Amino acid sequence: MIEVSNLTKKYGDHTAVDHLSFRVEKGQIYGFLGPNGAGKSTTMNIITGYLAATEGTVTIDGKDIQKDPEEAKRAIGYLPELPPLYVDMSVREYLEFVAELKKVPKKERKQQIDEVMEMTQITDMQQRLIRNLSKGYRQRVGLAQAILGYPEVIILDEPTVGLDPKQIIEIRDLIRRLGENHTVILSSHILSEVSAVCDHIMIIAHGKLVASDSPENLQKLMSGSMELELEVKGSAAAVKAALQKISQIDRIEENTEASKNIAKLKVISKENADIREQVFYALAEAKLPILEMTHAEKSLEDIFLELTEDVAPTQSEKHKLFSKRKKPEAEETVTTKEAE
Ligand SMILES: Nc1ncnc2c1ncn2[C@@H]1O[C@H](COP(=O)(O)OP(=O)(O)OP(=O)(O)O)[C@@H](O)[C@H]1O
Repeated sequence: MIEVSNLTKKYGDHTAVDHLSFRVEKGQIYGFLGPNGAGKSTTMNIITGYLAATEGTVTIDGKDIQKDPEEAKRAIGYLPELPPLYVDMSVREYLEFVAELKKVPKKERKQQIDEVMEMTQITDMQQRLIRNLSKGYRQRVGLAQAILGYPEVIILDEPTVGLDPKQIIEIRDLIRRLGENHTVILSSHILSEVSAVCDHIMIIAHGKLVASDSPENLQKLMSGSMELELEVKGSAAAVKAALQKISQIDRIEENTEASKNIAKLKVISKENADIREQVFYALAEAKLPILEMTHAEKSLEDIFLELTEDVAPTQSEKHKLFSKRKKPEAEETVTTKEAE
């Protein structure tokens, strides 16, 4: 559907996008996630033909966005970070203008405009001048213009910036609904936003793709070893002795705040080993009752921070990140050149 290949954008000496390669397949919601300045807007602007790349290509359904912009752009609806609204037009006038630009057939225009206004809940505002609309409503008008013409791909750059929590929930619901019939690419620096709606997350840092997978797989693949917090009735020494025979334990850390008769320990397994059952049986056999056992999972937030640390990853660090990951799943649709 969309093939981004070796994309590079330089602003003078500064490389904003650095040899980025990925593929977007039909009918999924993709999250493009990265901290401020990571290169998200630049990438979106190149994909949508607003900006020329320094190097590399973008094709949409096989059509090159630079060489065949009219055809390629027809497949895309774009909501830039700052929607280009004409504030002296009313909402309906503006959408009529956009429908004309997008060459929506004349006899379908009225119905389509009514439909997208309904979807974005701006029907009541249709006669209002855009300059008199609140930020939330302007954002919806921006969304309505992106959806108009029902392009196959809808690209939204930070669609919920500046909205209040209620509006954010409404826009999220709308994005989910759009995902039923369109391919959606959504850029954001807010992880919860992306993980709430996206089937697939691409994490970008310093213009490079550092991870690309489903939210579940990212969590699974990056979590590596398992950490168990244990509270056991008995002495720490006895608990450690009982756990000694479990070969898949990497190390045990003792919590010194524990009382004399209750041991509190952190047990860390070797890579990808689930040791919960073995811990249970070993301690039961030693007659050391487990009072509490919790499995501390790495959150997506931790993973995001780990991947986008404020230092550009060196080649070897990047290799380490990828080597933590298992082979890509068969259904994985996005790949990076480096990851291959
Ligand atoms: N027109 C420009 N001229 C010079 N540098 C630019 C220009 N546009 C962007 N940059 C720089 O390129 C880098 C990437 O910017 P970009 O806007 O693509 O990041 P972003 O991930 O979208 O960030 P944000 O979430 O803050 O919008 C930043 O360091 C930015 O300062």
